Amino acid sequence: MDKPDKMFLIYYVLHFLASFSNSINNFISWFAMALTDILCIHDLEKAAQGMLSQPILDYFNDGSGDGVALMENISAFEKYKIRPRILRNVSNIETKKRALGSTMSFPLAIAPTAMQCMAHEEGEKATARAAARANVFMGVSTFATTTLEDIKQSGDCLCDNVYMLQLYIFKDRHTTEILVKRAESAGYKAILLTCDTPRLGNRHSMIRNNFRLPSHLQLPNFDQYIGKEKLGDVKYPNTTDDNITWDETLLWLRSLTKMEIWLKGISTAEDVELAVQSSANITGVIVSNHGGRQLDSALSTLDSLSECVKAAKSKDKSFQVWFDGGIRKGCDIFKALALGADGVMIGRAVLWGLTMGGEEGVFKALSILKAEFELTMALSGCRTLSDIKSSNLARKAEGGFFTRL
Ligand SMILES: Cc1cc2nc3c(=O)[nH]c(=O)nc-3n(C[C@H](O)[C@H](O)[C@H](O)COP(=O)(O)O)c2cc1C
Ligand SMILES: CC(C)CC(=O)C(=O)O
Repeated sequence: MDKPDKMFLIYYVLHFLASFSNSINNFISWFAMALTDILCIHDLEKAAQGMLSQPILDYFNDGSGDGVALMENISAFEKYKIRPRILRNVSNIETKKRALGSTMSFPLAIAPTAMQCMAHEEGEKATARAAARANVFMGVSTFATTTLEDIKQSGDCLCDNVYMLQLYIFKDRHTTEILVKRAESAGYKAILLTCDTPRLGNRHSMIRNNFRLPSHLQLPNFDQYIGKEKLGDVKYPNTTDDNITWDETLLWLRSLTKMEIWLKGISTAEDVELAVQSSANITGVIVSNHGGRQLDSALSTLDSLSECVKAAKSKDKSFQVWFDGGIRKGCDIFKALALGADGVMIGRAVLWGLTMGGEEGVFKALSILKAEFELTMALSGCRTLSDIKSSNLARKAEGGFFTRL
């Protein structure tokens, strides 16, 4: 058994002991995180593998179809290498970033992921506390296993932070309307309207495993409105609307709220142009293919990014272009910013941290990524975020050579 395997064995034993007593659970999580050698997101991923039942693990990790979009989201980062600049005084790296009227500690936010209580009993509440501690904005899924009010309150116990409600639009529009209004009165700052999921992608493992939300968990943001019997098995297509459009739906959504609306799941310049021009006052997009869980064989999100940035910024420099898909390292964040993203979001990295150690595990994931990002900036000669430019990158060209952008 090599050293990391031994560490993970110790962790599993501690976690097993913790399961007997909720009161010492948090302490043991903290202790175990300190004891085990978790140095990077891959360590967290590896550690999380042994801790979940196969259907839940597959639900978190898998993509749709053959998993090509999922794999290429990750491998696309290796098509770019960094061109470091030297002798530039990097003694005082500045990573803070403003968006939605607030400041975050670095240009990274938590992507909305459904049903986090399957990863850890504290679920979304633990994620919210870690996000608040790290001063990282949090996206909350419509399909959260905790109410959107309780999630925010859990983070607010520590400090103010920014929360964004990810929205799926239900066939019963009244249910959606209530959700949006609840988010606004709870103090959420934005709606992230997911646009890449008119139907659920073809997720083989969910079908093979007959995936169901465990019976002790709920989807409390909306089950009181549409009936729990329809939700226990997460029959996504039965409840959500596949007839959402640029004109009707966006204008309807705009009429409900003053919160900022960002569109999540965009990957072409054409759609970004429509978003910028929309009279629903859309202020941002998240270039995303849903972590490779929807259209398999879609372009990797890194390959979509440049055309989306160009389309947005040529019309409106302040229009926000965020990015998600495949971020596992600080240098991935650096590359996405160098290609013009205003910021990035992470999905699975948070779920692995949550599985491994609840709040401490998520905080660890965020801390690892921030430290790696800062180090990448320093070693690339970029003191501020605006120093990160496309000229810091070279792209793999034909013949395997790298040419500067
Ligand atoms: C388990 C899981 C659940 C997700 N649930 C949602 C969701 O409810 N709404 C949504 O818009 N995106 C959802 N996503 C997609 C993420 O918001 C994000 O786009 C994706 O995870 C980014 O890729 P990454 O996991 O490689 O970081 C989910 C992703 C995962 C892995
Ligand atoms: C319940 C699902 C629709 C949540 C989701 O977006 C996902 O699993 O990717």
